[in-house]
Amino acid sequence: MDFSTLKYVLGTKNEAKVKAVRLATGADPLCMSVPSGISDQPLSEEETIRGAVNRAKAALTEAGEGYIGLGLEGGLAYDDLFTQQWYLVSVCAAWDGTQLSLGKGLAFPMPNEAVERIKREDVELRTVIDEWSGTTGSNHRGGAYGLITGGRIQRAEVFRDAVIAALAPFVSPFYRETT
Ligand SMILES: O=P(O)(O)OP(=O)(O)OP(=O)(O)OC[C@H]1O[C@@H](n2cnc3c(O)ncnc32)[C@H](O)[C@@H]1O
Repeated sequence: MDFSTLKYVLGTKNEAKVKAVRLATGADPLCMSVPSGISDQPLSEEETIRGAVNRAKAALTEAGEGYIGLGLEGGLAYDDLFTQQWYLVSVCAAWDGTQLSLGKGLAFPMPNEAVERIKREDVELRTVIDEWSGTTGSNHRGGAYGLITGGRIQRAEVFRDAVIAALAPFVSPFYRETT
């Protein structure tokens, strides 16, 4: 897939997300802070996707034509059906003004007790991860993925895969209609 023919505008300045777009496309995106239009801590996959889509659309509106708007959003989702477990999901939305596409990065189990605390005390996941790692700004670096896996999986890498997936319909010939 050739990502180099397109220009990207990313709806955040978060360092892990900027790195993800660089890793996915080889390009430096134009970065702007835009509202996600959802709560600071999304608590369902639907809300997480909505935040990603809102960011992608707002970023494209800010940048104007000629770009693909990218919205990256992290959120928590509960699996009621199989595992009774909370998962961290990392979603990318891509929007060119006509076509909307989604890529969903690795869903990773989060300790249920941490999420219960997030809900009880109205704090965000980054607060808990910063506390556990004894640092600040974990959401700009390896994130929860990095802390729990001892650095084997990084937040930027998870979002990189989500970005590649979301952009595939824009750059891969396999999606072109042949009729
Ligand atoms: O600057 P922006 O783009 O807003 O990025 P963010 O990391 O603050 O915000 P998200 O909307 O992507 O994520 C929602 C919340 O979940 C937190 N979060 C999501 N994934 C995380 C991770 O891997 N590690 C730590 N915190 C995470 C994040 O910091 C927010 O508090």
